[in-house]
Amino acid sequence: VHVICALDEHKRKRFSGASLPLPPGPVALPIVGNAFSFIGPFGHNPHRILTSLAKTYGSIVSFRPGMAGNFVVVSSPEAAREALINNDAALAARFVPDNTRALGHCSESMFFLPTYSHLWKQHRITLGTSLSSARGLDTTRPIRDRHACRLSEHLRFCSGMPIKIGEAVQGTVLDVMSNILFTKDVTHLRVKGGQLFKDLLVEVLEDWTKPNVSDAFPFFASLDLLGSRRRISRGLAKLYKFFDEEFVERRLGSSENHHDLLDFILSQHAKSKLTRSEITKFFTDIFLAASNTSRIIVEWAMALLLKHPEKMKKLRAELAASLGTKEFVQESDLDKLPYIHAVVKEILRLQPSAPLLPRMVSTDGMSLGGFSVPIGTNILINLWAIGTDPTVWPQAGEFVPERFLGSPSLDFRGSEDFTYRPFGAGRRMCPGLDFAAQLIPLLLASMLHKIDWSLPDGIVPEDVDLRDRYSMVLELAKPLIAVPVSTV
Ligand code: HEM
Repeated sequence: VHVICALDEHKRKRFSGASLPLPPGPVALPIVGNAFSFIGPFGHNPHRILTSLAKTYGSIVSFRPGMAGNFVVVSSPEAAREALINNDAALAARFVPDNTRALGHCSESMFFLPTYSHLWKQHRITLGTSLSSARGLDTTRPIRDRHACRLSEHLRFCSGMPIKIGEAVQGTVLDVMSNILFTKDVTHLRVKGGQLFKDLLVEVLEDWTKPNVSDAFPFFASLDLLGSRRRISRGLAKLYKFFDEEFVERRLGSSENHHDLLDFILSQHAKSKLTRSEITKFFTDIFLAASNTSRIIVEWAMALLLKHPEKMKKLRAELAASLGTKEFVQESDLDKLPYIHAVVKEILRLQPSAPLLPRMVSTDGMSLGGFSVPIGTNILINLWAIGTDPTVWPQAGEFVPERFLGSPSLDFRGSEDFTYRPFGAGRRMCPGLDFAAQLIPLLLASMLHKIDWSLPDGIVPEDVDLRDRYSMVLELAKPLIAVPVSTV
């Protein structure tokens, strides 16, 4: 075994083809590489496994999970800065998980298209202008306000009943997005065959984010051993059809102007800049990206506030003092609510929705921290390791929103020194950042203004389950259930 490992190491060094050494890392076994480290009970926590590797080997570590090529994981602010800023252009691509190849989704998806692709640039411009620009945010503000108010009303109506926090938030976010895109609520709509749109979306997402053995051993891909590619293809086909028939087809047959994102997209289609297949994949990406991340952040915030009733009390006191007798929170109130922003920022530090930023080296000759990182290497920026590093953050593992009150200039965009970058950086930085920075504090405030919360079935704050589960995003291992109590 030692001889084979030595040969393997020799081959890796030759593969680097550069005078600089490859980053250090655990010895990889022939064929399986380091795959065993990622299966079994720890398989759901790659962010933790990679953080412990960094403690042993340093902030730039290489490993090989199977036969899908080398991965380099970056776990310090300095190295993350070097990767995402100095080497932004070299990291134009992303690793493409096998599940996202279903129906060729990845080849037209803005998550996976390389940044030099024309379609990627066009989608970024569309999102930048319609969603995240000052004008886009102004135009869409009434939609966010209206749905946040509806969420409050719904929770007050459910007073005394245990509810799944994630479901309530996800439904609201889907309706916010669908009103921006199509001027319509989608949560109550059924796809052909009777399934609700939101259930179908959750189903596709769940399968999509499951680990697939073909990612580590690509030669299994054609066999689709777990059947996930077939299931995802079926779900995606329904989603594409829903978007195409329910919205694109209908709007093409109407002369009405709605001034929404669909009108804008169809104007691009009329100029032959976008095909219908590209349009439906774009909608799929937007719904998946927006609903999942926003749901997770609000769910984490509620779990941590229920675990720390004194912080919940502080937050509700801020709302009461700033809003007084006003019945519902509006986005225009957010400037008066520094503590709610601090809570959201703290969640994004402690439990970043995307804890491992995936990139792939797409040019020759790249180096990182004095190590060679050859073309084709997958890079993971471990935001979770940086956010919970005790040498970077005092009381790193604790929920202390107050730390952000003292530095109001530290916004969601993150810090120059890369100790805090929850939305990524460089040209692939999240295009939904400014939008999410408005929506998430608004939703959280709407859940807490004139609503008290308790835990069901005699659960005490100490027992709130904060275990996490990685599935491309970092969510609570168990969905949070809590009881709203209206104080109106
Ligand atoms: C709390 C909310 C959100 C968080 C924490 C978040 C975080 C992120 C992160 C970390 C990335 C990867 C950036 C990188 O590689 O440097 C990303 C990418 C992306 N996000 Fe978000 N996001 C959020 C909300 C949204 C929303 C509301 C939208 C949509 C409208 C959105 C759309 C996207 C898209 C399309 C990408 C891929 C960008 C690309 O590869 O070019 N995100 N997001």
